[in-house]
Amino acid sequence: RLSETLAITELQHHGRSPSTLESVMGKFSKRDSSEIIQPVRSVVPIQQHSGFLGVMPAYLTAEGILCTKMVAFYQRAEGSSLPSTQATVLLFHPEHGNVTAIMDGEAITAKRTAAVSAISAKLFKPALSEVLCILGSGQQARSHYDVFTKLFKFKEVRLWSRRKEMAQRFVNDLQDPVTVCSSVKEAVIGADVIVTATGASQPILFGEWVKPGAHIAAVGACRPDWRELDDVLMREAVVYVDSREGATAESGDIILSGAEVFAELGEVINGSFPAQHEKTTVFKSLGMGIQDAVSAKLVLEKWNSEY
Ligand SMILES: NC(=O)C1=CN([C@@H]2O[C@H](COP(=O)(O)OP(=O)(O)OC[C@H]3O[C@@H](n4cnc5c(N)ncnc54)[C@H](O)[C@@H]3O)[C@@H](O)[C@H]2O)C=CC1
Ligand SMILES: O=C([O-])C1=[NH+]CCC1
Repeated sequence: RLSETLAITELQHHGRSPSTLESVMGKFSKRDSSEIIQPVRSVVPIQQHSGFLGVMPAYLTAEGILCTKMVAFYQRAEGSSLPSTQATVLLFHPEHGNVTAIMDGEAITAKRTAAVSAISAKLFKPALSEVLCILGSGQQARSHYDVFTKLFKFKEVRLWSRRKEMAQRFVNDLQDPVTVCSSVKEAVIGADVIVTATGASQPILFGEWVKPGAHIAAVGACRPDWRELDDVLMREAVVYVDSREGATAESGDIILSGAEVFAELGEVINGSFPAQHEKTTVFKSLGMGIQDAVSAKLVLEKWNSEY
């Protein structure tokens, strides 16, 4: 519950000094192992139950953060009320190795992923971005809606979900108007910013529908044989990732399309690669242990200051 109080502004200082997440992703992209150690996630498939258990350790020396997240992610049958992403975060004392905190990781996962996508949108979205489209209506769709509408001004927000009633339920809880669309095509035509946050394992977003210059923050399809985006989109867009090692090991959209990775988000933050916001851009997010680590540290600091 405490992690739910983690304000997104603590993760994402829009337009001001770099946020904690931006700084740490910039540092990661320098590949200095005396500063950050974060191996690619270890994933154990749980084949008979269509699930995966991922372990995501990270050590940030200057910040004094030693952390691991354990995340279980499942492909749920349509209509299942079970969460598809469940996580626990452990913080350790870097000097002594003892556990200093055990946290629920669901809210951290939802918020840090959306905050990182928002950093990608800040860097890559077209200068005039009026239409936001979100594909999916689960936890990530919700956190992305919250952050994107808080940080950016859109004239129109559209939502598509494979079950229309779930999209309708999502929209019913909101203050501001959101258009529920009946098809992905209807939702994405003319959109400037598109978030894909689904459990799809086959492409649902096709390049022929995407407005030239649009930015896509692609959050789902985190297995080497899963897709959300088709080959046309992957090959025509400038592709950014959170981590090159993670993307080339885990992203079906990248591996199966043969698309070239242009840069990591951290490399753009560091200024070593440009943000090509005038072109169609894809930010392929897989999720990183360092993102959980700095978010968990913020939660712990808040806890220590309040209790
Ligand atoms: N990049 C990252 O850091 C992270 C990625 N994820 C991934 O993001 C995706 C969404 O995660 P959550 O929001 O936690 O899940 P959720 O279960 O809360 O929501 C999933 C949404 O996808 C839809 N969906 C499921 N299968 C589909 C299909 N075959 N075609 C179209 N829509 C489908 C569901 O109806 C629902 O709207 C998952 O793939 C998950 O593994 C989750 C956490 C972090
Ligand atoms: O980073 C993360 O926590 C996850 N990425 C894919 C599923 C969970």
